[in-house]
Amino acid sequence: MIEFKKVTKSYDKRTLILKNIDFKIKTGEFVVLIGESGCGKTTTMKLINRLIDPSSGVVLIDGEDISTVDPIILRRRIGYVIQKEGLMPHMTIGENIELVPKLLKWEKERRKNRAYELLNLLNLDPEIYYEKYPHEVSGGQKQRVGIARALATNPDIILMDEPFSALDPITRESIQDEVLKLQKELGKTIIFVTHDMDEAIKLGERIAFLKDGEILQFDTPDEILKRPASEYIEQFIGKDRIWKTPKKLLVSDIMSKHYWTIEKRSNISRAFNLLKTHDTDFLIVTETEGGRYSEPIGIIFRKNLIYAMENNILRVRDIMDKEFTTIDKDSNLLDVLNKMSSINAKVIPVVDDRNRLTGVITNLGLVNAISKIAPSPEVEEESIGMGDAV
Ligand SMILES: Nc1ncnc2c1ncn2[C@@H]1O[C@H](COP(=O)(O)OP(=O)(O)OP(=O)(O)O)[C@@H](O)[C@H]1O
Repeated sequence: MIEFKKVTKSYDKRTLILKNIDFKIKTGEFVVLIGESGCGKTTTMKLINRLIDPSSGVVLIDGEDISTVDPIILRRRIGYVIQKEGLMPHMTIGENIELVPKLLKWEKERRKNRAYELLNLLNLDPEIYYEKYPHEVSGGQKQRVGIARALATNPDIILMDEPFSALDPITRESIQDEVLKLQKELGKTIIFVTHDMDEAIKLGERIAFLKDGEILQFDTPDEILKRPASEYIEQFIGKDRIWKTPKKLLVSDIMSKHYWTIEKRSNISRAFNLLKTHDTDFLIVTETEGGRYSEPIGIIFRKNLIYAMENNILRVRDIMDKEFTTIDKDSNLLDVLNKMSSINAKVIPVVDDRNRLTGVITNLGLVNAISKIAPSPEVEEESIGMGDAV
């Protein structure tokens, strides 16, 4: 684990570049530092491998204050990839990758085996690339070599400072995929600096959002998209981004808890009263009392009650609409839209993994959610009580 405790940094003893960095990165986690130019991302990152030291506060790695560790020894445990891949132009790619292993006096054969292994890992055929010079390969390939070099001594931590920002979008996409795959396979702790929100969302398990030397929010991409901690972050990520990624919007985010239930053996006069008292268009019918936690078995609309009156039917279970579908609370917006359009449903009860009622999606609620005028989460919470069994 990497831990920043109340870290500040000033380069000139006057201006605080980092004001109070206080966060923890778990072992094996992929953390992205994001923020606009000059907010302190690179400075934060360089504190981890002691390219700079804090003005106050401490940085700990696995509980050890790194100010007590020799920077050279520390850096052997930490790979570093920068935007300009920083390869030595007069050395072959093989020699570049073997640079640190050579400093560590690894045997030639061990070094070469490791370089071959890493080139293979990064989809560069060693038979072709090992002997080439940096100027003979593309930008994306150089960046792959940069990553291979950072992995050479098998460090637990990899720092990546805008490593892909100079690459064209297609190369960038594919190398991002490779890094994600690598992290899954190798379980490294990766700290990645970028100012590209798409890149942060794609790569980060958690994103630390920096502004003026402070972390404004440190959370999963989903949480940051759904609940940006400030207007500044909202603007940075683009207000409508969540709508561009409908798979990230879960049913549990857009469902309403504003509904009423009725037990199947109830009399229809009770159904009438409930609809009238609560000015609602529907009731969810449940098998047993305690509606919120039971399985939905039908829906009562006004039209069902009219039918009951016309035909002298007394029980809810005999008139309820049984032709309905439910949706899992972990499904996403796209699933809802597909379901709604395929069966033309007005109300879809939302269920948990044990098929228990946990909310509803209505046509209107969905439109509200999509047009972002849905009630705030606080208002929804207040209505939970009303959604309880009646
Ligand atoms: N060695 C230094 N001496 C003095 N000031 C510095 C030094 N390095 C960085 N700074 C200043 O510290 C601030 C934060 O710089 P830093 O490189 O950490 O920002 P960043 O968020 O990584 O920006 P970018 O996205 O542009 O790389 C900037 O105002 C920068 O000018």
